[in-house]
Amino acid sequence: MKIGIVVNPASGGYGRHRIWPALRQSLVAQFAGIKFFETEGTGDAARYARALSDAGSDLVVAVGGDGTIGEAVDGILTSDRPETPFAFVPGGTGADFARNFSFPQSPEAIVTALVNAPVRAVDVGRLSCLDDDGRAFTRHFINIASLGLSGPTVRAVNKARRDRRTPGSRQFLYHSVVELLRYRADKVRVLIDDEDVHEGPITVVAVANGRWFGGGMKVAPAADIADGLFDVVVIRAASKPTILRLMNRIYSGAHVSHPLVSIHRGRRVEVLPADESKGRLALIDCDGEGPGTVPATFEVLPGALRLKI
Ligand SMILES: Nc1ncnc2c1ncn2[C@@H]1O[C@H](COP(=O)(O)OP(=O)(O)OP(=O)(O)O)[C@@H](O)[C@H]1O
Repeated sequence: MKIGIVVNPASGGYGRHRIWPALRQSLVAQFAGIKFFETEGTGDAARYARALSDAGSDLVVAVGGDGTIGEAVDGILTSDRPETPFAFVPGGTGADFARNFSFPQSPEAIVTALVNAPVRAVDVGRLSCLDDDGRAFTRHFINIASLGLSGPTVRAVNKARRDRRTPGSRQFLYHSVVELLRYRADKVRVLIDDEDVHEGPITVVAVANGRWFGGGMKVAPAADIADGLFDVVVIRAASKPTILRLMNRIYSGAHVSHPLVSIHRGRRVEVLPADESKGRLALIDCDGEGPGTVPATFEVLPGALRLKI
């Protein structure tokens, strides 16, 4: 079996750094000829995963956070062999996609689970938006792409992670609150399968394949990664104290019944700047990375990824 492992040595999980040497040893013992590739920056996980897939790997495994996992998925799906099976070992700051599954703790158990796991088809999202220089940009995402308050928040979290300022999962909560205090509600028009569902100021619009984002916020509690549909969560704008209280409810999923929240299902989501946005373009979060701004489309690719988990 030809296996390639793509590792982000900088992903946030302190736990992963503790278990990584033992995990690497267990992987080497289990899979003869296994190859490891360490990322050095943005885009490397996609490039390595694409090259491994093109080279005929039987399995590509990402070790890292949501950004690394999402990039690796993008690499496989843009390769000549998008059917290449994919697995991952979570190691990020937020590790939100991993929350959709249960993972064993010990390196040996992780490797045993990897060997025995079935391969199943899961949905993937494809984001098309503008990058920060206004050029067309496309990327696949496996978990959640969103915009509004989450856009500046992921940028702040990623900057803090690069500067190694605040430790671990509290980064998301801290930066969500700081960015909320600065946030001027983005004004957008949201269409789902060509139907207008919202026009006006928002706190967040989340286009969800998985259920969690923001380091443990269960924003789309009923999302299913294999139903062929996005769950689209629209949280309208309100006063900052109201949003702070609502934010607290998102961790448990209790926000769904709040009058500011509406949840929709669909295959294609289009988000445009609203007429009154005055040229301010909402920032996008895509699997915990900040690739650009609206206007954006989000398309679901039903069953596009063969996930071994
Ligand atoms: N060797 C490296 N040094 C610094 N940054 C890196 C390196 N390799 C990849 N990166 C950056 O790491 C980011 C992805 O991090 P990843 O998502 O895996 O971890 P995380 O941010 O800690 O986790 P999560 O997204 O789950 O919160 C990418 O933006 C990429 O540019």
